[in-house]
Amino acid sequence: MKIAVVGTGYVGLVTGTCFAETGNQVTCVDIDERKVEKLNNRIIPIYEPGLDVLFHRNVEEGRLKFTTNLAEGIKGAEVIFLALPTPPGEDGSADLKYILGVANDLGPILEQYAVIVDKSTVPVGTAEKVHACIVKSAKVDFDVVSNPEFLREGVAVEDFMKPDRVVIGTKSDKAKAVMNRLYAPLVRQGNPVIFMDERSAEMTKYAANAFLATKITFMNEIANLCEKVGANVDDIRKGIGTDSRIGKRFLFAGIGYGGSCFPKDVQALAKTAQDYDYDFKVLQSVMDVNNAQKKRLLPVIKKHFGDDLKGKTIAVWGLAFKPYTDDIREAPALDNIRELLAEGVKVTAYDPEAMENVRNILGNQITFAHTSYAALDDADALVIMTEWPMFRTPEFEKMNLLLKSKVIFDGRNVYELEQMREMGYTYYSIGREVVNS
Ligand SMILES: NC(=O)c1ccc[n+]([C@@H]2O[C@H](COP(=O)([O-])OP(=O)(O)OC[C@H]3O[C@@H](n4cnc5c(N)ncnc54)[C@H](O)[C@@H]3O)[C@@H](O)[C@H]2O)c1
Ligand SMILES: O=c1ccn([C@@H]2O[C@H](COP(=O)(O)OP(=O)(O)O[C@H]3O[C@H](CO)[C@@H](O)[C@H](O)[C@H]3O)[C@@H](O)[C@H]2O)c(=O)[nH]1
Repeated sequence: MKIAVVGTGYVGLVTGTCFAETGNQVTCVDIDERKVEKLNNRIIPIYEPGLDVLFHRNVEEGRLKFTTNLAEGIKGAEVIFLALPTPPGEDGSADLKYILGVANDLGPILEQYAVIVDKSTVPVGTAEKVHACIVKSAKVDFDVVSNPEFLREGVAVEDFMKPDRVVIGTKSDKAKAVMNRLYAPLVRQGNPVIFMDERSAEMTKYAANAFLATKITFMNEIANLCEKVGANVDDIRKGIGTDSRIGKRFLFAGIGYGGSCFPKDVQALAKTAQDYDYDFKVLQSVMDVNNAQKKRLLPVIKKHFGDDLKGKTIAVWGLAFKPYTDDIREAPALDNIRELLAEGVKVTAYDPEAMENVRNILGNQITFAHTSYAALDDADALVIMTEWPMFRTPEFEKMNLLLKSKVIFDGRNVYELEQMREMGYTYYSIGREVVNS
């Protein structure tokens, strides 16, 4: 099948590459000329494990192409995915200018029946708006379908190729048949495709993200309470996660959720509720708690060192919003580093993938270390912001020699308390007792 993907960001690139891998002829369209030039030179602009092999194979075998020209990109495509940004507008609602802008452009250039697919995360009613934009100038028949994407960064290829489910919102039998054909290779592997109407599909995406953000936030509150009552949140997690009604995943307490999706999608769903005059109380609490959670470390650091942190050096391990990505959108590390800098702290940071992206934002306000150990040199303490596997099993003897004092503030609970106690570290984590305080 010939398909087009408009928007070659995270989702667009993974969607295009994976559908090329399942045998389709894919053209990805992006307005960013530098990005398209890079892609045409076989440079992948994001770090995503496993994407490179598929990308190179499909480019080499001619199934995956890139262009800045929308009309050229969609020529002959049976399916046109819109994988465009939906950033928060000033009032918190998802800004549809990219989606509706492209929808307006599509009408006059459609030459044959096509299924236009909203892959982006868009509020209820967007499929109708996209339809209205295209129908104004379209000379041919078309359908607009909602097919939200549930992939996680860091495991995006696996999530796409073996999804827990594929949600497709359409009332058109013709569109349903096309989408069934496109997803057939994934369905054959036993993954369910769930059909529903457009509005329900749009809502499903927000419900999933808001539910997961709520699950994490609930555990963060349990963790905060654990610290007060003298309980261990890791034990609570194991104790409740084994209940199959609760499930083991997304129960890890930490320094707050970040990324390009949860913060903006929870906010957008809250705005939708407000627009429909519904007071969605849980969502407001989730946002409030998460904002407070991101700010939890500074008071702990001040309690340890005293209010005046001027002149202290703090090493930060982990900048990405989670491991296996170079994405720093809404990363708790950035908020915490800015707070430390405002206190006059010297920050030396290390992340295996995200340093270049942070350098583009913070420039020389912080020092970027070449290795995780170099970041520790003469530091008064170590702060852990992202649970990259390499931080879980470091050479502690080496760390002991480099750190000025054996103090760790761990926003991701990567070490066992006993291990820290034995090694003589003063260890602060989330929802667990303080060791050697
Ligand atoms: N990142 C994720 O993990 C993820 C997962 C599921 C869903 N989503 C949703 O998917 C959508 C896209 O997210 P993303 O992270 O891929 O965004 P992104 O910002 O990484 O990429 C968007 C791309 O669209 C391009 N673009 C903007 N205007 C364009 C136009 N007029 N024509 C062609 N290209 C244009 C940009 O240049 C950019 O390359 C969002 O709605 C997001 O919420 C994201
Ligand atoms: O137990 C947990 C799990 C996650 N997180 C944090 O939650 C955030 C989001 O993590 P994750 O969901 O793994 O990353 P994303 O790539 O943002 O994926 C989410 O957002 C995507 C965009 O909408 C959806 O497609 C995915 O299904 C959804 O999981 C990160 O800051 C994590 O550190 C926790 O604090 N504790």
